[in-house]
Amino acid sequence: MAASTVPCYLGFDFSTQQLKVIAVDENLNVIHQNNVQFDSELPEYRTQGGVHVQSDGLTVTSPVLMWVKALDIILEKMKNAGFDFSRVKALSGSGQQHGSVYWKTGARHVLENLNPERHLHELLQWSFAVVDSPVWMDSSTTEQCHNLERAVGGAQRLADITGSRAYERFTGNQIAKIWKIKPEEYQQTERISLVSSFASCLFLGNYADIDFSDGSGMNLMDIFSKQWAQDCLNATAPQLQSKLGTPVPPMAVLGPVSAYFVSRYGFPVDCRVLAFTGDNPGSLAGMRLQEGDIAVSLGTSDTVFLWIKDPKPTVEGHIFCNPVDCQAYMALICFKNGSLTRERIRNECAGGSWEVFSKALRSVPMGNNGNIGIYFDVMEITPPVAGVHRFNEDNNKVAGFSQEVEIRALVEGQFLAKRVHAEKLGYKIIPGTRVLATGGASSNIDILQVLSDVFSAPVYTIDTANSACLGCAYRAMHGIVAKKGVSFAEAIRRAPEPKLAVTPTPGSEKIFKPLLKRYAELEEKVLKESQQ
Ligand SMILES: O=C(CO)[C@@H](O)[C@H](O)CF
Repeated sequence: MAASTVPCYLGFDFSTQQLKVIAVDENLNVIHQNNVQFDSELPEYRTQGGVHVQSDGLTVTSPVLMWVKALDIILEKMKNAGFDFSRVKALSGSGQQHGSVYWKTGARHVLENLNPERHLHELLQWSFAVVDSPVWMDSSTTEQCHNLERAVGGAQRLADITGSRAYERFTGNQIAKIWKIKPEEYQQTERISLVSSFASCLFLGNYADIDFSDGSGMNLMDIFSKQWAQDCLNATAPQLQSKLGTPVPPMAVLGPVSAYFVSRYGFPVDCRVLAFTGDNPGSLAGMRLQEGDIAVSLGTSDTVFLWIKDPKPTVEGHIFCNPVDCQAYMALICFKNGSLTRERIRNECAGGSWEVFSKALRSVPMGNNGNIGIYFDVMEITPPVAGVHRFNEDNNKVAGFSQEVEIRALVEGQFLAKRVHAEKLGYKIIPGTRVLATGGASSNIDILQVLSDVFSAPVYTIDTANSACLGCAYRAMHGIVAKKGVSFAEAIRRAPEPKLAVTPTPGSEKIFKPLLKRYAELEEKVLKESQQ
């Protein structure tokens, strides 16, 4: 059955805490949204925030079958809501970056012969050599990082090749650890996917290749040649290239959707599956980021990213291939202490209520009377330090703040960090800079006001906080015409523009200029103390 006359496009996001989906019509209007929360709807996997933190406090994994079962559930939810799958002309998606999936030898045959009478999670229950997938929150591979950097000639050399120095969460270092501690499982693995390409395997009914953009988050791919860097593969694990497949452009049409989805849900036989990508690259697409904008994504992780043409990789932050233009790149900085830290402070200082949190935020003046807080509940990525550190206006450490001051110190501290590290990497915040905000916290106008004040720039948002899903639905639509040379911007020209949400409070620049300097000095002091 071909796609019905009123086509639509699907974008999925396999993120840390949930699986989300958005459908858009030909005019790029959102016609359906749905989600599956891992902790509450799949309690049998006993995750917290979608993950398991192992007893060493450093190893963090997620059960791969939980992601598979979440797909079964979200498609059932869509079917029960009356969604007409016969309209789906193309689909794409994203996944939390850096996570890895280990398909057991023989799994390809299972994928190619899925019985539409049964659930995916039953059919694939024996298809994974490693059942607990390493995810981006893991920080247990420092030894592997040192080995890789030594093998290729140092941190900057590795960054010059792959866009980043070695990071614990990056997939190559995770694979190196699997090879070391689970050699038999590694040998039983015939294909290694990222979370993004694993999801596209499910829809394709075969192994799907890793895209250039998410592949940039592995410390294994040369971001200029867009091919695996042989020195990095050699330093990671044996026979690795045969397990990875070949990187593909993010707008590549991988093939038609698997017969399983045609029979079970009524997808059209000619529904195209586009390459999936990372969640942050998906968000870049969903926010229609342009050169000169700065994006701030407030999710489980917080990230700051922007579109760049001439990348200069450094040992802080990351350069990824651009998800919508193969000639361009995206620069990104990741902050691990994002929404889970905001939720902790909301629970402790605002009785678990965002309304009370916002009221408290508004009750304390901009600049928090000089009080500064650094809240690294878990080992932070930018910079690599842990712990909660509070300072009064005289830069003296204090043991605690009032609840209202604590709330403002958290929000201002998180945004001071973002601007300090962004400008350190050369991001320019000049008149005309737009800050585009997305992610769960971007629906809180009081949090956005602080973002605007700290950055002294207007903040724009899009209608949905699920920019990665939206971006991948847009990418699905673009993928159908990309071969004809139509650019992404042209393909989605009818999409709604980001809307102005807040502008800086008068006098904010005067308040935050000295605070930015103080924050940088205090964070540096905390980092140095942690290294003694
Ligand atoms: O590690 C990250 C980016 O480098 C995180 O933002 C993950 O993509 C979150 F899923």
